[in-house]
This record gives sequence, structure tokens and C-alpha cells, in this order.
Amino acid sequence: MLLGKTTKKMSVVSSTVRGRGERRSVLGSWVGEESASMAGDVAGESEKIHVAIRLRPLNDKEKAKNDVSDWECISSNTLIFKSSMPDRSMLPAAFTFDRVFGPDSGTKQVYEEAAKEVALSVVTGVNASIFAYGQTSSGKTYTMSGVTKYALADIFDYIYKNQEREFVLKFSAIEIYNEAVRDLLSSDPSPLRLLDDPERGTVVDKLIEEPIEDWNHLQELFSICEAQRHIGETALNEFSSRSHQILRLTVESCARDNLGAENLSTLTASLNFIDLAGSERASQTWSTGTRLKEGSHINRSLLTLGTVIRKLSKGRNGHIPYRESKLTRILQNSLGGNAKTAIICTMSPARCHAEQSRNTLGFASCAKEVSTSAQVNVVMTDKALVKQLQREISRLEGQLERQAKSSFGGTVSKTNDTAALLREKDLLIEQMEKEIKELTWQRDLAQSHIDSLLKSVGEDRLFRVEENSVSEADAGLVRSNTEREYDQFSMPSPVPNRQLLETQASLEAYSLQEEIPQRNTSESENICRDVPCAEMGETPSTKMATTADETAEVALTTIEETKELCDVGSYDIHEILKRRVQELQKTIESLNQSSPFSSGKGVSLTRSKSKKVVVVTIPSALWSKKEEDEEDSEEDGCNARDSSATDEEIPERRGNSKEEDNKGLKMEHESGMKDSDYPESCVVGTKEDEIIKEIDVHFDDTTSVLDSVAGWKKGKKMMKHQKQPTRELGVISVVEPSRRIPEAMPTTRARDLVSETNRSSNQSPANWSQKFERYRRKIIELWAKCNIPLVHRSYFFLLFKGDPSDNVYLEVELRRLYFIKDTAARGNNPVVDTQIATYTSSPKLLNRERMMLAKQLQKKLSRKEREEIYLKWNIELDTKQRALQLAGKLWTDLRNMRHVRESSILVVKLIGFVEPQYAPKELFGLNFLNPSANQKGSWRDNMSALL
Ligand SMILES: Nc1ncnc2c1ncn2[C@@H]1O[C@H](COP(=O)(O)OP(=O)(O)OP(=O)(O)O)[C@@H](O)[C@H]1O
Repeated sequence: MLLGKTTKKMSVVSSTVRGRGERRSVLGSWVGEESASMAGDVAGESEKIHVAIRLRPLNDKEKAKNDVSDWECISSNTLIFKSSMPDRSMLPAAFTFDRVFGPDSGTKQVYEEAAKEVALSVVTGVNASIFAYGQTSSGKTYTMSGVTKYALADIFDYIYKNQEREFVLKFSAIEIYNEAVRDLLSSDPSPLRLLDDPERGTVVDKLIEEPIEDWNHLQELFSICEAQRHIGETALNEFSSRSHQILRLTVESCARDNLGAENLSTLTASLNFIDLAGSERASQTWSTGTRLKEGSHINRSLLTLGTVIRKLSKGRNGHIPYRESKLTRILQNSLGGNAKTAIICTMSPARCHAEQSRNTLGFASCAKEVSTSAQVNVVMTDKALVKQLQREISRLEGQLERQAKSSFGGTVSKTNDTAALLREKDLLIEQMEKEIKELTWQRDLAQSHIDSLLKSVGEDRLFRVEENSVSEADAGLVRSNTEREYDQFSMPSPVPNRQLLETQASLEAYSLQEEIPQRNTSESENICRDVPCAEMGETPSTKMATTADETAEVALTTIEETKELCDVGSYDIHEILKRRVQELQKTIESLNQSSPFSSGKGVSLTRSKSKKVVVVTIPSALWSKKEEDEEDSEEDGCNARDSSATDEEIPERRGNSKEEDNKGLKMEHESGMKDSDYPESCVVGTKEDEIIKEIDVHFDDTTSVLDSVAGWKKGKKMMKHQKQPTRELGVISVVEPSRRIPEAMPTTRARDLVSETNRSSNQSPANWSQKFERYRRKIIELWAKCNIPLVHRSYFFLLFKGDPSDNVYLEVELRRLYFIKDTAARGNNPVVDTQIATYTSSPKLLNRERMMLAKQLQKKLSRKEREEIYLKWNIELDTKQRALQLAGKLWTDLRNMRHVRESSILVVKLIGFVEPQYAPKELFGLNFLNPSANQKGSWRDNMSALL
């Protein structure tokens, strides 16, 4: 009845489970060692092998020989040797095992008390093995056949009683005969191979694993195995088993209510019934021929088994020779692995087998010391695994939450203090990160300001000094090519703002990505950075920059250290962080003090240790003294000019001829030197004629800005050039006209100039408007020719809309562009060699700028906004690299003012650091309208105002 119900249930189970095909299966192979990966979620606990001894009764042959029984079970677990023979005195008097069974114990009892628990663990997903070990004819087969049947009956009964789970049973059987593995369910006697599966261990290849349909089916299979097993007659046993037999029942089960759910997991385990061949002595069995050979193999494999057990009983140190026999190889998991194991050692009580019995007891004694670690084997579907892991995570999270609650709640405790410290630490880290940003920003700001001021007040006071040939006093006042190049291709930004710097950084990053030649990279750097590179003495600017760098570094280090401290959970972190903050504050203060405007210190010009030409910038604060020093050495060739010139002389110069005006664009007008006073290579003229023509000289009735400036500068003796042996020095002198309008020019004159210009414009607004348009178109044209950055163009275009006061800016921009164009055109002139190189490389810079804009487009605008812009700019939405296409279209149709305006608006939107209407005109390097901005000490205020 049980089997009938079970049969029906298992059929259903079988089809149901297999139909999913999601779980691992051992079908088609016989696994000698369950894979560790099959191990489920219940970690195995170490458990000793269960060892029982069974004494059989004296058999007829033994009785016939009047043999006596020397063994007696004095308790359920103690066996004594009761022989009084002298040679037995060395044996222990008593042996204790988990269970001992005397001759009167039936197999049922043996099973119940020595094997049942182990056997039934298979239905709970735990592997199990039941051995019968003993000498030949001791009753192993007799015991195991009974134990197997009882166990299977109990398993079937369990299945019947546990309807909530569905089971699949599979059966396989092998024998190891003369070290050959044979499938007992197959009629093919060919030996099977053992395979080493990295995941599942030793596997018998091509072994039949028969799904059990019902009890009768199982009985049939048993019958097949019995018929197939090698049996032979020996002197001791008429039906002696000549092979080791291993019957395996695999039980898989899953909960019925999980079948339709995600949480589908299957328990799977195997129960091995191992009936070993008996150890035998040839002298006793009188084996010869085949039997002798069989006995030899049997003994050898049993010897290996004994060795393995003995080694295992002493711990798992050293090599365990599992692989020395197929028996131990296959049973490796049962011998100390993932399985519960019970060994029933059978003994003959006869005195004639005392020695063999003693060996059996020795084996049993070792076996009981061997531990296994059985686990519940759960095979899960991926879904079930995920589900389970999620549950585990939830559980752990809950646990953490509970711990956190218990930690923060309640009375004041050390844990509470730690939490408060951690919170405080987080705040400090946050604060320091802000400070780092602020310091970095201040550093960039200060450095940029220094750049602009140095460029304006000391624009022409740049030295090139060659250490070996020129003394400091003899050093000529020449401008740095680097500076000029910077002027041309970098957006002049005497009053930078944060976003502008970020944009510059972005462009520099692009340059780095593009592997710009080093020279170009350095070109984009400012003058101050040239100084330390040239190994000159420390200047305020370099000092400040260094200080700021160090500050940022200190701050970063602080953050890192803080994080480390957090990691180690230091309780001193609070104090350390406070100290760090104080240090940072001090550094900020020193940074402020190190400003040349607050310290009042100037450049200390020292000789370069390098033999290379170097460039030095000198703030105007120190310039007077330097000038005085240099006046003493005028005899060197370059005469100081017009040192006594005054503003009053300017009108005379205005009245000079056109030729002289042209010269005014040359360095002579600034420095007071004539062309003839310069080395040929030092003179860089501009095509004033062209300029006059093209801009429709509008200073017919008013003072030319440049002339005025040149005159003032001359009168003010702002610059002196000393004649130098140019060929020896290889230095050049190039002065850019736009540079001749310094911020440091007398502010009254600047205001006058603007007033003058404004007056002129105000007198004829229509005329000014036309001029503005002409200027602007010319500027746009020159921007393109000179490859001026689009950002500069855009801001300039949007900023100067025709206000009369814009006149000055347009004028200067125009002059600057002509100068760039003119100097670039002198391709064979070594004086401008660097500039030409820069000029030719400027299209690359423009390309990089377009790439940057394309990137900004993707970064700043939403997909929808981008698509609208693409459509507006006639870029197909299904084309590739639309952003680059768009960037490539910017500032291309230069005669179309609408295009130019839209390009400008888009560029500004993408850069987005200052709204054009709020952008200061000082952004373009001039400040005629707010002289106070140039006052020393006010630079920080100016910066702040611009931000
Ligand atoms: N406990 C027992 N009670 C009664 N008879 C037993 C008992 N144990 C074994 N026998 C009998 O002893 C004989 C030998 O037993 P069995 O074949 O099981 O020994 P074995 O250890 O398997 O020997 P082998 O190693 O040679 O196969 C059998 O005839 C069996 O019926």
C-alpha cells in the first residue's frame, strides 16, 4: 500500500521536477564524491563515523571444529576478549564502540541502532554511507542485505509520510572486482572509467542511474545486482563475495508548494550501501588461481582502506592515499567528507579467527576516530538562489539596523561617543573639502591676477637673461615670446572668474588628451609659470603659486589622512582634524599675505643657474629701481630714450608724419628707440598703412589711442631697451601694440582718452555706428585669420554692441589682431619664429576648442535641447557626431551677422561662466573706466566683484 501510493506520487514528482531542467543532475553519471559546490545552505558539522560491531553466531563449520567463542558483548557498546590464552594477554581487555551487537542481535536491531539514523539522513539532503567491514564469512553480506532493505523500506515510508514534499529516487550499483569498476545494472561487463570532475569529484563514467518507479522496481534492481555480483566459493564461505559492492540510492526532493514559486530548491543526497569483500588469508581460504587473485586484490584494496582510515583517524595532516585504490577513490567522500557514515564491523566469534577479528577491531577503532562533515545539499535554481541571497541580505540589514538602534539608543555609551565623533568627522571632512576648493580657486585667481598685472604693468619689462654672457644689469628688456603667444591664443583674462578658469582647464585637458607638443602646452601657460621653469629666483608670484599648491596638497593629504584615520577608527581624529583645519587657515592667511599687493615685495631677480635663456617678469613696484640701475649702463648701446618726455610732448607727436605714425606702432614709440637702434631682428613693425586703410582711420579729428598711449609711455619712460649682442644672446624683442595700453597707464589719461573717444562718438552717433560696424566686421574677419578662440570672439561680440565707450576696446582688439596677423606673416623672420609656429598651430587649438564645445554641448544641454539646436542648425538627427558637426559650424559664416550672433550665444551658453551682459569689459584686458580697480590691494575686491 505504501509503495503503491509512493509509486504514483514519485512518477508525478519525477516528471514535474525534471521538466524544469533547471537544477543540477547526476543523471547519467555516478558520482563518487559529491561536489562541494553542491553543498547547500546548512554548513556541515564535524561528526565522527558511527562504528558498530556485530558478532555473528558460530557457524556450523566452526562448531564442527569445536571452536569456541572468545568474544563477549558485555554491554551495548563494549566488547571483551575473554580468551585466557597467554598470547592474547597483549590485547586490550575491552573494546568500546558506538554499538556492539552479540550473536543474538538480529539484523533489524542492528539496522535500527547502528544504521537507521544515518540512512534516513538521505531524505533530508544529507549524504550517507553504511559500510560492512570484516573478514570473509563474518556476515557482511548477511548484515548489509538486511540493512539495505530496512533502510529502503524506511525511506519509502518517510516519503509516504511526507506528502508535502515530492521525491525522486534513483538507483545505481557498481562492484569493484579485481580493481575494475563494473556497472551491476548493466549486462556489459566492461569496466567503467573513473573520471575526476573538478566540481563533483570522482565520477564513474557511463554508469546507469535508474529512476525507481516503485518498491517492486527496486527489488528487481536488487535482484539484478545480486545476480551480477561476483560470488565465489572459498573454504570459509560457500557464497563468498569476491568484489566490493556499492549500491547507491539518490534521493532528490523539493517542497510541493515551491514548485510554482520562484523559491525552487531541491534537496539532493545519496545513500551508499557498501558491502566490502572480506579480508582473507589464503591459508585459511585455501584460495588458488582465480580466488587467490581475487583475494589479493581484495586485501590490497582493504589495506588501502585501512591506511586511509588510520590516517584520517590521526587527523587530516599529510597525504591521504585515496587514489591508491578505486574503492577509496570512489568512497572518498564517505570517508571523512560530505557524508554521514556508519560502519558495521562484522566478526566471527571463533577463536580460530581471533587474529582477523583483532584486525577488524583495529580497523574499527581507527574508524571511530574519523570525522566527517555532512552538509545538507541544496540545489537551487538561479532564481531561487537570488531570492535566497536577497532574503539573506534583508536579514543582515535588519540585524545591522537593530544593532545600530541598540548602539545609538539608551544611555550615553562609548558607542554613542564614537557615533558623535564620526558625525563630527564627516562635517570636518566636508568643511575641508570646501576649503580645498576655495584655496584652489584662490590660488588660480591670484595667479591669474598676477599674470594680468604683470602683463600690464610690466608688459615690456621682460628679461631674457643668458647667464654666461650677460649680467643682470646688462640684460635687455625684451618681451617673452611665450607671453606674446599666450596673449594671442589665450583669452586675456586679467580678471578671471571661476568658470573661466574651469574652461581654461578644460581646454588644457583637451590639449593633454590630444598630446599637444610640450611647447604648445607651455605656451598656454602664463608668465608666472615661466619664471620657476627658468630657474629664476623666487618671485612673489611663484612663491604664492607654490604656497597655494602646497596648501592644496596639504589639504588633500589631510583628507587622505582623515580617511585613513576613519578607517582605523581613531578616537584622536577630532583633535587631528582640528589641527589640520587650523593649519589650513594659517596657510590661507599666508597665501593672502604672499600676494605681491599685500606684501609689497617684488621680484628678486637672481641669475639663472641654467645656461638657457630665461624670462623674468618684474612687477611695476620694483620697476623704478630697476630702471635706475639700468640707466647707469646706457653706454652698452641701447640708449635710454626720452626719459624726460612728458605728457605735454604728446601733441607734437600727434602731429608727426604718417611715417612717424607707422613707427609709432613699432617698438620705438614705446621705448623711445629708433629702428636703427635695434638689432635688425629686434624690430617688429606692423603695417600701419594697411591698418589705416582698413579701419578707415577714425582719429582724423581726435587722438589716436595708440599714438596717445605710445606718447604717454614714452613720456613716462616706461621701458628701456639696451642694445645687446643679439646674435650672441639669441634673444629677441617683440612688443605687441595692444600691450602698449597698460592698465598701469595714468588713470587720468585713460579717463581722458575714453572721454575723448566718447566725445567723438557722441558728436556724430551715426558716424560712430557705421564705424562700429566696420570695426566689428574687420575684427571678425581678423579673428578668423588669426584663429582666435571662439570663446573670446563670442564674448567680445556679445559684450561690445556699439556703445560709444566700446570704441577703445574695439580699437585695441583691432590693433592686436593686426599685430598678430602681421607678425605671423613674417614667416622667415626669426624674431617671430615662435609666434609663427604658434600661429600655424592655432587651427589645432581651434579644433580642440570645437571639440570642447561639442563635449560641453552634450554635457550642458538636455537631449531635447540638443535636438532642437541640431534642427535649427540644419543637422540631421540621424547622423553621427552631431555635436561635433554643430561645433564645426560655429563661427563659419562670418559675413552673416545673424550666424555670428547665434554662434556667440551658443558658445557662451555652452561655456556659461558669465552672462554676457554681466561680463566685465576688463575681461578683455583693459580697464579704462574703473581706475580704482588697478589700485594695489584692491585686487581681491575686484575678483569678488567679478564673481
Ligand atoms: N548474524 C548472523 N546470523 C546468522 N547467520 C549469519 C550471520 N552472519 C552471517 N551469517 C551466515 O554466515 C554465512 C556467511 O555470511 P556472509 O556471506 O554474509 O559473510 P561475508 O562476510 O559476506 O563473507 P564474504 O566476505 O566472503 O562475502 C552466511 O551463510 C550467513 O547466512
